[in-house]
Amino acid sequence: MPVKAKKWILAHHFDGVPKDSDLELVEEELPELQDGEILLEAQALSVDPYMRVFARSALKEGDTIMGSQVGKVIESKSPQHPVGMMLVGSVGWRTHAIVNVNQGPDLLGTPIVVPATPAPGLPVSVNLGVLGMPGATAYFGLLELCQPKAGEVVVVSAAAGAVGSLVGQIAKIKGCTVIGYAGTDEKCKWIKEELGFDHAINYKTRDVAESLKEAAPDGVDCYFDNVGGDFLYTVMRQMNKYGRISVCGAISQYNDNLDNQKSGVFPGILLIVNELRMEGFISTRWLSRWPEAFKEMAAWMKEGKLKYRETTTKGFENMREAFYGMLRGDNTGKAVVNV
Ligand SMILES: NC(=O)C1=CN([C@@H]2O[C@H](COP(=O)(O)OP(=O)(O)OC[C@H]3O[C@@H](n4cnc5c(N)ncnc54)[C@H](OP(=O)(O)O)[C@@H]3O)[C@@H](O)[C@H]2O)C=CC1
Ligand SMILES: CCCCCC(=O)/C=C/[C@H]1[C@H](O)CC(=O)[C@@H]1CCCCCCC(=O)O
Repeated sequence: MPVKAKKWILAHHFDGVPKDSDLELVEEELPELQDGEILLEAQALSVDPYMRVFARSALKEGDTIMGSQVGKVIESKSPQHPVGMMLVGSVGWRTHAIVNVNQGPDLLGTPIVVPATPAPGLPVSVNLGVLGMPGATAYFGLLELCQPKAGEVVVVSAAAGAVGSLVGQIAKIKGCTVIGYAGTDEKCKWIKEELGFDHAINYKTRDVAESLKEAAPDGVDCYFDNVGGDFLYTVMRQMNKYGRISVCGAISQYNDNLDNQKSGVFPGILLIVNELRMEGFISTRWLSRWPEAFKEMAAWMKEGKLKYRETTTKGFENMREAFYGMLRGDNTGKAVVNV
């Protein structure tokens, strides 16, 4: 029986905040499998901030939206990928995908499919969050670039999100004082009371510079930046000598047209005077070491030192709403769509 797949395509390039007419749900009939191919059926799909940015450079109008999912093999012409196997696949916003397992890696050198990390008792969607790309981002982006030491002060923005909530907890495990900024009082309550952050500040109701002076009177040693823009400059002004800034994301700027970014004066003086180190990264830099991060984070979860949360949307037809919701801050922890 031919399989009818549903997929979301980019109908129009985004201009500002994504809107319904930019994304369209279409159906396609999939062909018969050839040798070396598998048919994946989506179980859980990820919506991530990078989709807003890279749609422009990586997709043409009419292309399927990029993205990862946990899929189950439901038909196979590859002996190494039996029916029932769970895989994490970069196959885009699709209910069903035919994958040639010998196909080369994606644009970033990431394999198209890899086996899901076994996580007994946990939903498969953890492969899209704490034991997936956001988990690796938090782990390596913090530990490799900020190199936090016990007793130091670590600040993280978008602190109740997929990456930020893990960054703060890892910094606590390393013995740091952690200050998290998030966009609602409920999110702040979660990261302070359940995740153990030392300070949780609602950046929508408090002035960032003033609240940071109060929470970190002796200055900031590490800043894990998920937000960019003015937020970054504000924290930079309160960094201590030899402070480290891990530039992970710039979500406050993703709805702007990056070709028309206003040029400001780069705050080089702050870097020079305080001898700061500031480095951007893409988490696939450490792709070969991701299993190391997942092993350690799974052990921390078992010991009760690391917690995660997911905000789930039910139904593939609601991918678009889940994506908008994540961009505007509706999610706590990782935003996923369960099929
Ligand atoms: N460099 C890399 O390899 C990677 C980078 N990233 C980056 O990390 C960041 C977090 O990603 P992820 O954890 O997946 O997403 P989140 O789960 O944190 O979701 C995005 C969050 O960003 C916050 N936000 C939205 N708009 C703004 C704004 N204007 N100012 C401040 N906060 C805002 C919202 O929370 P709130 O309610 O707090 O505003 C929202 O919930 C993103 O910038 C992303 O691009 C992610 C993965 C890999
Ligand atoms: C200015 C945008 C910063 C985006 C930061 C971010 O969220 C990065 C996420 C990457 C994650 O670590 C692994 C990925 O697959 C995400 C990036 C995908 C990049 C596609 C590049 C396409 C292109 O070459 O244009």
